[in-house]
Amino acid sequence: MSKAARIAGRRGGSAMDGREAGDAAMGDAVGMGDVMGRDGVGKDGAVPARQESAPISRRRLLGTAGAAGAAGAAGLIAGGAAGAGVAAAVDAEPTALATVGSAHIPFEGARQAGIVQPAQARGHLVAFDLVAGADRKAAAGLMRRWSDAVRTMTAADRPAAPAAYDDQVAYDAGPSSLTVTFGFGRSFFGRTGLGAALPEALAPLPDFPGDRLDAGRSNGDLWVQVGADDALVAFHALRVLQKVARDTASLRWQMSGFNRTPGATPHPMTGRNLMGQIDGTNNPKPADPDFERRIFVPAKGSPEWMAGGSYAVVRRIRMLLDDWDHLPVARQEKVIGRRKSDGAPLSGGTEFTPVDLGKVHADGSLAIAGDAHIRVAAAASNEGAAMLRRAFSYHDGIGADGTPDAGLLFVAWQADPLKGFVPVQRKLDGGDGLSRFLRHESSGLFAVPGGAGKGEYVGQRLLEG
Ligand SMILES: C=CC1=C(C)c2cc3[nH]c(cc4nc(cc5[nH]c(cc1n2)c(C)c5CCC(=O)O)C(CCC(=O)O)=C4C)c(C)c3C=C
Ligand SMILES: [Fe+2]
Repeated sequence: MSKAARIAGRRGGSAMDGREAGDAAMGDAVGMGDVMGRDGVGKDGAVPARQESAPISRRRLLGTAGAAGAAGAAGLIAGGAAGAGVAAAVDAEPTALATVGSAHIPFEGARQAGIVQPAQARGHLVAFDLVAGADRKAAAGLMRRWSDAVRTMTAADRPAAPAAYDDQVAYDAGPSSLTVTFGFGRSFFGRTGLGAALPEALAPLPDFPGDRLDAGRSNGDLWVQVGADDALVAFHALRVLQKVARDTASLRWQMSGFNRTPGATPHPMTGRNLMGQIDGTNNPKPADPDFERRIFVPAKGSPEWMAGGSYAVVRRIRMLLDDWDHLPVARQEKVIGRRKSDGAPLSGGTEFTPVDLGKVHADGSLAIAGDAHIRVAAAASNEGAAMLRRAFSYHDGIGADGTPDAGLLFVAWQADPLKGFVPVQRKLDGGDGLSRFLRHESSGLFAVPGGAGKGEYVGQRLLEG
C-alpha cells in the first residue's frame, strides 16, 4: 500500500467529506449514524460539512479544499519521495483531499447504501440482462459475487492482496464514499422463474404523452447504481462488477454522470443542475414524520422480501439547454418558482423557507405561477405524493441535432411509485412550464431490496426465499 493510501487510511474510520449542505441534509437521513459521526443540524434543517475524526477545523478543511488538488497532491508525492520528515508534515497538516478519499460508507446494513446518502461527485447507472440460460441459481451466484466484491471495495481498509479480478485502478485511493446499489427489473422475475415474487409496485410505468423513450436504454433485468467521490474509484467499481458478471449477465445500457466535487464551494450548499438551478432543496427530510413510510417498504410490507427496500424510478432527462439559455433569468425563475441565485422561493424568504403556494402579489397575480415546476410537482398539488430525488448530471457531447446531449440522470426513490413518481410525472407532463425545456429519453423502474447483513448478499431473501 502506498504512503498516501496509508495516510488516508489512518485518517479513515468514520471520516467524511465536506459535502454540500442540501445533500448533507439528505445524508442525515436514516442510517447515517452508521456512516459517520454526525455534526449538529443547522436552523434550516441542513447539516454543516462533516468533519474528520482527527481534529481539523471546518474553516481549515474548507480553506484547503480549493487548493487541495495542488497542495494535497504535492504533499503526498513529497511524502513518498522525501521520507519521514515530509510524511510527518503531511500528517500534521491534513488536507481536504485526504478527507474525501477516506470517507467510508458501509455496504452492510438494513438498507442498501446509495439511497439516503448524498449523491457523490461521480455516478454510473447501469442495467444488465441475464444471458440466455442463466437461471435463478446463476442469478443468486451473481448477486453473491457482486455483494462480496462491493463489500471489499467499500471497506475502510483495502486488502493487502487484491483479488484476481482487481486491476488495481483504485489501488492508491481510499473508499471515497463508494456506494453500489442493486435493483431488480420486472423482466428479472420471468427469466428466473420468480413470477410469484413479483411486486405489484413493479407494474410498468404508464406511457406519458411527452415521453420520447429509447427502449434499448430503458429497463433491464438488473440495475446497478455506482457512486463515488473519485472518478477512478467509480470506474474501478463498475469495471470489477462487469468482470464479475461475465458469463451470467451482459450490459444492456450504461449512463455516467457527475455532481459537484465535495469542497468545491467556499461553504456547504445544495448542488446545482446543468440549468444552473439549485436542485434538491425541498427533498423529503428524514426528520419528517412520514419520511420512512414514503421512501422505504415497511418491515411488514409486501412482498416480504422487499422489507427495508425501496423502488427506484430512473429517467434520462435531456435538457434543451440552448433553448433554456435564451430565456432571461427572470423568466427562468418563473418557470421553476425559485430564484436562480440562491434557490429562494418566489413567495419570499431564503432557500429553506417553506414555499407559500397561496401567495398573491398586489396586482392579484400568483407569486409562484400556475405552471411553475415547484407548484406542479409539490406534494400539496398531488395528494401528498412524494419521492426522494437523488440525481447525477450527464454530458455526452453534442447530439445529432447539434445541441448538447446533456441533462439529468434522475433517480427518484419511494416506497410505492404509484404514490410517488407516477402521479407527479402525470401532472408535470401536461402542466409544467419546465417540460418545454426537457425530453425524457429513457426510463426504468427497479425493485431495490433491503441491504445485506454480515455474510449475506443483496437479494438473498428473494432468491433463496
Ligand atoms: C416526476 C418528478 C420530477 C421530475 C421528473 C423532475 C425533473 C426535474 N426537476 C428539475 C429541477 C427542479 N426540481 C425542483 C423541485 C422538485 N422537483 C420535483 C419532481 C420532479 N422533478 C419535486 C417533487 C420537487 C419539489 C417540489 C416542492 O415541493 O417544492 C427544483 C426546486 C428545488 C428543489 O426543491 O429541489 C428544481 C430546480 C429539473 C431540472 C428536472 C429535469 C431535468
Ligand atoms: Fe424537479
